[in-house]
Amino acid sequence: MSTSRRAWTVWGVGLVAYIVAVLHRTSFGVSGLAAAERFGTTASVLASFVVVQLLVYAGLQVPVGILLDQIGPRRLLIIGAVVMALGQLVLAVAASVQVAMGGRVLVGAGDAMTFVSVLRLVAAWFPPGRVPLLTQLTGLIGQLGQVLSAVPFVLVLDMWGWTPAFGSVASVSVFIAVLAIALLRDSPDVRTRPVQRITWAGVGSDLLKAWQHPGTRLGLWTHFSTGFSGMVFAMMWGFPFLVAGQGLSEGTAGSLLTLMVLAGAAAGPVVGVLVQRHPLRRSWLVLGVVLANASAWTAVLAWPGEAPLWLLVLLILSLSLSGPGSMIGFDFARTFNPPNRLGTATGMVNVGGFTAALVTILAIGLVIDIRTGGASTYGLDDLRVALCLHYVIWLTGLIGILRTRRLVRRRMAAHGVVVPPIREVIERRRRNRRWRS
Ligand SMILES: NCCCC[C@H](N)C(=O)NCC(=O)O
Repeated sequence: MSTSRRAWTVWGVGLVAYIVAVLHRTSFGVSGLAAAERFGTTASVLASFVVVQLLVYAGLQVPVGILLDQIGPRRLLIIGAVVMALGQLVLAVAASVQVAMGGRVLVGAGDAMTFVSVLRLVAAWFPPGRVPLLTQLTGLIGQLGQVLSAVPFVLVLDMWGWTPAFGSVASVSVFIAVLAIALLRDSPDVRTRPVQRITWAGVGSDLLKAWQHPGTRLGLWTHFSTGFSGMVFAMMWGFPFLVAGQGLSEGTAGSLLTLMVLAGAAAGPVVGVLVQRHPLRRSWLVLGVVLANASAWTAVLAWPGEAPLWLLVLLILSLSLSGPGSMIGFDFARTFNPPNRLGTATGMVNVGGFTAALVTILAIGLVIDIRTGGASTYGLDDLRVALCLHYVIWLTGLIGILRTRRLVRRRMAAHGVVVPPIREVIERRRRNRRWRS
């Protein structure tokens, strides 16, 4: 097989593995009613499953990134698929909340290994110019996993019940592991990777070097500032905000969440091409996404009473930029780190958005609880106050972005690459245009 055909095969397998990881990730959320019935528990206990899973995912990003640099993406992806299969099997037979939680911990752990491995495969198999677009495509096509859990998985759950449903998704992961064993290679150059001895000193030095490079931290703050708002909305508070806060029907709220996924799918390739064409202006794209998110939320939160539908649609469209914007963080990690440290750096970046989302999800719940005294119903005013927590995260992220961008530019200047101020570029372009006409 030619290298380029092989590269597409490798990407295809990686992509399917990521789609399946997203299917595992979201499969518990769509089985809320069945879970409540099976374990005889409340909605808040079930919600804590999402939090624990996110915690495991985010907490494992750095260790998993280090492991990726040591054992390579193929092995890590296979381990991830097996761990997720085990987790879903545990869940399939679990009869208590504790055992089920153990299953979700395993799913979170396996999930944590997948995306970083796929990004590493893309960076190893494709020329650098193609990587930004392929990274965006990976991120957005992967979200198909959510559709798989919402439609075929729910169908199996309704028709055959809990154990067959979770048992069958476990078997999908076994199939992914077999596919990866058969078709994946770490890179086109190295057919079989020499076994590397993992030393603590080596791991520590990689960790330090990746962290010390301001480009990695710029990636982390990028993921942190752009990624969290979309995740908070899609994973937890979007639906309650639209239904309990804005008085929309569940159907309309569901359509708006679907619009968010579709608009994100359209925006991803555009962001990818812009990053590919203007690598020196990536941070402006990031700031643009943060500005779009913050202005849309400000307009909705400041609107007296329920916001009109057109404004909510604008909010959804701006939030659809969140996922594509956060992928720029991985591009910073890739371009400012050598291949042998890329896993560690990618893991660090990926901690950003997931941690910010986790903290915001929990803090919003806490503020609502305080305002309502723990009652199960809440209204627009409670949500409005709680959602203002977004500003704390944006402010923290913006400080991080501007600080690390200054450090990155200083380093680049020391290597002879000077990024001219954007005002200067616009002025130069205007002068050139005037001169030509
Ligand atoms: N619904 C979560 C979307 C997150 C996309 C994001 N850019 C990202 O970091 N993905 C990593 C992953 O494992 O999904």
